[in-house]
Amino acid sequence: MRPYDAFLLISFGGPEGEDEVIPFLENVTRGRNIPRERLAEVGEHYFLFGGVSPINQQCRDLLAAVTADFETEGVDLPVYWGNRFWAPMLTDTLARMKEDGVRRILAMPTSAYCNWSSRTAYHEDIDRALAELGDDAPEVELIRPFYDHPGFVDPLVEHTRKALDALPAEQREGAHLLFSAHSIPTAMAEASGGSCHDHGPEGAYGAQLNEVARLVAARLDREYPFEVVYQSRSGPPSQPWLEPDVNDRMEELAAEGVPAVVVIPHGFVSDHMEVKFDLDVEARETADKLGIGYERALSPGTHPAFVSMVTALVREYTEGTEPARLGDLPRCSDGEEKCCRQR
Ligand SMILES: CC1=C(CCC(=O)O)c2cc3nc(cc4[nH]c(cc5[nH]c(cc1n2)c(C)c5CCC(=O)O)c(CCC(=O)O)c4C)C(CCC(=O)O)=C3C
Ligand SMILES: [Fe+2]
Repeated sequence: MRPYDAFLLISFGGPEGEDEVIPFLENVTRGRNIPRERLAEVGEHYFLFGGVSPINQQCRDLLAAVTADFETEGVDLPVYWGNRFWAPMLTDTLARMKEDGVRRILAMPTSAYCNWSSRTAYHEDIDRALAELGDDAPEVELIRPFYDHPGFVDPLVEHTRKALDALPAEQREGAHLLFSAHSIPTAMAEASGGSCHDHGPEGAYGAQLNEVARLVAARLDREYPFEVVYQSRSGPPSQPWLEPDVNDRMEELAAEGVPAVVVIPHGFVSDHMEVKFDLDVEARETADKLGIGYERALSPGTHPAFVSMVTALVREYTEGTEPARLGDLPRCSDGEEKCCRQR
């Protein structure tokens, strides 16, 4: 337990106008193995929405809610925000924090799970930015993965119930729940969570996604068939990524006579572009083509329980409060923060 003098939200970033789309995508894909066609295709997703990703506004909304909750709960920390790939850039925010005299930063990523993209990449970007600030750079601690926090799980339960209620009764009866997360290369999945214990074939990421799906499904009014699916695959076709794809799985389920699906984007914390396009446009189109019912549950967003979770996570670090955790995945012996740092 150590004193902190600021809270920092770290997110992905997204364009907020048509002229920002390509430069944003260039930032994201710098040095990555992503085919040009995939990039052009993803650019179109953004142009369909006027070049505006919802993610920055969602961060502003979350920060406003967190600031208010800190105030109510007596957490006396100024709140900052920096993105990995678009303004406000993490490097600029950290420079400003240093100028403001901030010494110890408690940072939260907008990712709940352990994998390179959701944890290690954040650590690497933080380290790179701090190196630029020289010897008297502030210190940054990254808040733990929070997939198992009730403040993450409970909003998903509530939003899944609402989505089920929105289906016609006769479709709801036979509905399947598809818990959807961002696909990653299988090699990245296998390495996720480090090697402090055996996480199973899809690493800590796969195990955590399965666990959250189980926790949410168990809290509904009755049992529904449920499974984890993946979305937003990129990379060359020759490289294996986590499967099944949400659209492929819907096709199989429709062929088996399943009348409807509820898709729950449990791999994400807000309804950003990967949700708005890949689920609300693409997967819905698949459902329409297949003639099956389709509802999409909201992600946690600014649900009051999720906002309270942020304050509770801060207290784990500032006051040593006992972490609230659901489920029974084994805990990493030297702290998930450290294990999840490994590639
Ligand atoms: C696990 C994961 C999350 C969830 C957790 C987290 O948040 O970390 C996530 C979130 C997001 N991903 C996002 C956007 C993109 N991700 C891409 C590419 C990739 N994502 C990957 C993984 C993840 N991504 C991976 C393995 C790649 C391949 C390249 C690489 O190995 O690094 C590309 C390049 C084009 C493409 O290939 O799709 C884009 C544009 C946005 C912003 C959305 C908006 O603008 O609203 C968000 C929140
Ligand atoms: Fe991504």
